[in-house]
Amino acid sequence: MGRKNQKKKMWNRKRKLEESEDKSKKDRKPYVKCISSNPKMEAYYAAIGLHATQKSGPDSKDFKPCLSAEDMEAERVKFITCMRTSLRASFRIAQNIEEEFREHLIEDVENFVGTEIEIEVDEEGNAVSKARGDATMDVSGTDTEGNVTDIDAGKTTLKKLAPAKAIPYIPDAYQLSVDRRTIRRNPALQNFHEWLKAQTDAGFVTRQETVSMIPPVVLSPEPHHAVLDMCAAPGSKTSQLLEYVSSIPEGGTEPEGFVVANDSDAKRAYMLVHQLRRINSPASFVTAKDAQFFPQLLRGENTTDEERAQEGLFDRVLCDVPCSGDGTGRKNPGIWKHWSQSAAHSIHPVQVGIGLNGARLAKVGGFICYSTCSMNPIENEAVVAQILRDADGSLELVDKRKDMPNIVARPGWTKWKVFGESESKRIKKDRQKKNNAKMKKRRKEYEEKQGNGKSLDVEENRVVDDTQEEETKEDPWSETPDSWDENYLTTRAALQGLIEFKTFEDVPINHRHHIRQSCFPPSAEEVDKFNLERCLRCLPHDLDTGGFFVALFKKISPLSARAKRKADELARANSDKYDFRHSKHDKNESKPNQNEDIVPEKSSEGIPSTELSKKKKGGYGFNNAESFVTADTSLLHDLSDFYGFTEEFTNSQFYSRAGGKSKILYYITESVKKNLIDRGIQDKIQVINSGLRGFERRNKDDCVVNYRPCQESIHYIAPHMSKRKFAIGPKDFYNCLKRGSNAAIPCESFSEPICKKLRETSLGAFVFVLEGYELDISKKMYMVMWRCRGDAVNCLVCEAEMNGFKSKLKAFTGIGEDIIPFNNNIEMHIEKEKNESNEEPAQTTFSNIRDKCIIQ
Ligand SMILES: C[S@@+](CC[C@H](N)C(=O)[O-])C[C@H]1O[C@@H](n2cnc3c(N)ncnc32)[C@H](O)[C@@H]1O
Repeated sequence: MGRKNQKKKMWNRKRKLEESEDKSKKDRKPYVKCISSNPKMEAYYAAIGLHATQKSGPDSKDFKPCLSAEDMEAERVKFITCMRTSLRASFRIAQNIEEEFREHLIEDVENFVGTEIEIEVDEEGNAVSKARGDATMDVSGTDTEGNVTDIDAGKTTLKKLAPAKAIPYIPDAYQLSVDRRTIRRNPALQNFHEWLKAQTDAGFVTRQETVSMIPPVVLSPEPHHAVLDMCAAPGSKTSQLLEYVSSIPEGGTEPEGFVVANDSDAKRAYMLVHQLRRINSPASFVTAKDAQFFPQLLRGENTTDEERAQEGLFDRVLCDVPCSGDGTGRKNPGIWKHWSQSAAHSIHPVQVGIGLNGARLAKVGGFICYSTCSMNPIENEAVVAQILRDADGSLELVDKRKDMPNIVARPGWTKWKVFGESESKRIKKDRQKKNNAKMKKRRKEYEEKQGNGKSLDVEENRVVDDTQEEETKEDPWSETPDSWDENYLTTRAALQGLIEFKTFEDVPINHRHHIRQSCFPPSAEEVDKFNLERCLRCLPHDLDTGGFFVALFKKISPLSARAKRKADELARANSDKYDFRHSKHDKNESKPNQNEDIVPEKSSEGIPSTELSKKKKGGYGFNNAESFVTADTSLLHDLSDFYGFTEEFTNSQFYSRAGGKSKILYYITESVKKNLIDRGIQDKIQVINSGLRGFERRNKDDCVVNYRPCQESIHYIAPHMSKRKFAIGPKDFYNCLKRGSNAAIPCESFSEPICKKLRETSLGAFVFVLEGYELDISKKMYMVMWRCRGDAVNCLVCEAEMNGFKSKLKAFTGIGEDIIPFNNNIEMHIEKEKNESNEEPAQTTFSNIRDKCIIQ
C-alpha cells in the first residue's frame, strides 16, 4: 500500500474515533439518583417481621420485641432511611505487617481522616465532584450534627464531615463518614485517596465493606491452620484469612498455615489470584470447583487412623455462599430493581449443599463459618437449620458475641413465614403487557366500565391493584403500612404477588422442588436443639453497614454415613438443576467425589478440550495440564550453584507448570506441598494458581544462569541464599528507592564499601537487604537488583512495591519521605482546635478503641 493511502486510512481512523467520542459525550446521560425502592421487597420484609424487634435502649447491644405499631413503624423508618443512604466506605490495615509499621499507618489514618474534614458541597448538600463539575454525590447524614459551615464559595459551601471511626469489633479497621465515590471525587479527600490507593497497591491496606470483615474475624484462624474458603472470589475475605496464616513462626522462613481459595467460576478464580498477589504470601492455593464437590483430601493407603478420625483436612472452613445479596442495596442499586423472593428459594439448596460439604471437609474440632449478604431467613436460618438437621448432631452453633464485645448483631430467628411468588412467566408477560401504555389505557376504560379500580386474578389468587401500583411507583418506601396487624401485612404482601404457605403441605406439588420442606421453620423440638439465636444478624441501621448474616458451627464429631449420603444426593440433584460449575473442568463432571481417595483418573473422559490440545502439543500430564511439577533438576542445580542455595531447598520448593525449562519457577511452601500437592489435589480439581513466582527466565542469553529471582517471593528465598546477597544501610537502600523502578543506578552513588562490592559482582541478579533485617523476614526488606554491563545496577522492584518500601523505611529508620504527605489544611485545623479548646481535639486518636478490640 502506498504511503498516501496509509496516511488517508490513518486520518479516517482518527476522524472516526473523534466522532464516536463526541457522540458518546453527547449521549452520556446526566447523573440520575437511583430511587432505592421496591414495593415487593418492602411488603415481604414487613410481613416476615424484619421490623418486629428493636434495640433495648439507644446504646444497648440487646434487642427486644416491638410491642406497638409505633415501635414497628419507628424500626421500619430507621431501616429504610439507612438503606437509602449510600454505604460508608471502610478499610482495614493488614494484620500480617509489623507492629511498628502498623502504628505508623494508624498515625497516617489519624492525620488524614481522624478529625472533622471540610468538604465542598452543592446547594443540596451533595459532595462536589472533582472529575465532573455537574455530578454530585449523596453524603446526606454524614455531617456532624447541624454543623454546616456557612462559607460562601460561589454555588458551593463547605460542610463538616465527621471523622472516620475505628470499627470496634475488627482490629485496625475504619469506617469513613463518606461513600466510595466521594473519596474518589471530592478534592478535599484527594490526598487521602492517593494514600489509600498507594497503601492498597502495596498490600498494607484493604478497602473492604465493614460487614465483609466479620467472617474471617469470627473464624480467626491460627498461623499454622489449614483454611478453606469455598466461594472465594473476588477475594476480600480470602486476603483477610491469608493475613492470619501468613505470619512466619520464630526461627522459620515461611508460613506453616495455608488458605485454599476456591470458586466455581474459573474466570473469577483468576481475578482472585490478582487480588491475592497484593498480599504477597506463598500460603495460598487457588482452585476452581463447585464447592459442593470439593474433594476430601485423604492419602490413599497412607492415610493414618488419626486423619480418618478427624475426617477433614481443614481447621477452618468459610462458606461465604452465593446469595440474593439484598443486604447490599446501599451500594448495589440493581438490587432494588431486580429483587425477587424466588431468588432466595432457588439458591437455598445450593447454599445447604455448600454448607454440608464444608462441614464434611472440616476437621473434628474445627470451625465452619456460613455467611451471606442477604437478610432473608430462607437463605440464612433455614439453611443453617437444614445443615444442623442433616449433620445429625455432628455440628453445633457457637455464639461469637462474647469474643467481639462491641458488635451489635440481632439474634438468629427461630420462626419465620414462607412466601412463594405467584408470578409465573405467563403472568409476568401479562403484567408487562398491562403496563404497556396502550393496554393500560384500554384496561382503565374497561375497569371504569366495571365500576371499580380493582380486579381479582382468581387463577393465581392474586389481587391486582393498579391504583396502588401507580402510587407506590413514586416512593413506596415512605409508605407506612395502614396497620401492623399480621393478617393485614400478609394481604399487603399478596398485593405484590407474594403468597404465604403456612406449612409445606400447602405448597402445590408442582412447586415443591422450588419451595422445599427445608425452607420452613424448625419444629419446637429442633428450636431447643439448634440454638439458632446464636447466629449474627446484622441489619444496616444497627451499625450503619450493609445487611449481613453469619453463623459459626463447631464440628464435634465426624458426619454420619447417612449425613454424607444426604450431602452427596443434594449436591448431585443441585448440579443437575443448576449450572454453578462454571469451570471447564467441572462441566465434564457429574458425580461428587468426596469419598474417593487419591486415585488419579485413568480415562481421558472429562478432560477439557484445551487441556487435551495442550497434551498433544506439549505432551505433559493430562489430568490437569497446568499441574505443578518439580522443576528440571539440572536447572535447579545451576540455580543452587549461582545463588548459593542448598540443593535440598531448591529441589523441594521450586515447581514449574509446564515442566522442562519453563518461563516461571514457582516457590511453594513445604506445608502446601505436603498437605495439598502430595495428597493429589491436582488430580481431582482444576488448580488455578499457588505459591509465588520464584524465578523468571530472561530472554537475553547474557548471563551464566538465565533465571532471575522475582521480587514477590524474594523475602522467602533470599534467607536461603549464601551468594549474591548484600546487606546495605538505610541511605544506600533509599538511594535505590529514590531513583525509581528499573533506572540505572551508578555504582558510585552507593557508599564506598558497597560500590566496591558491586564492581566486583558479575553480571546478573543479586539481592540487597536492609542491614539488621536479614533474619527478620516478616519485615520484608529485601530487593531484587541487577548488575548491568556498565558501572551501574538496576532495581527490579515495581512502582507499587517501591512505595511500600518508602513507607516502611521511613517507619523503621526515619530515612526518606512518606509517599503521600497528608493535607496541610487538616494539620492547621487540628492546630486551630487545640488552641481554641486548649486540649486534644476530639476523636483524633484511635488507640483507645484499638485496645478494646483484641479478638480472643
Ligand atoms: C458472595 S460471593 C463470595 C465473595 C467472597 N467470599 C469475597 O469475600 O470476596 C459468592 C461467590 O461464589 C461463587 N459460587 C457460586 N456458586 C458456587 C459454587 N457452587 N461453588 C463455589 N463457588 C460458587 C461465585 O462465583 C461468587 O464468586
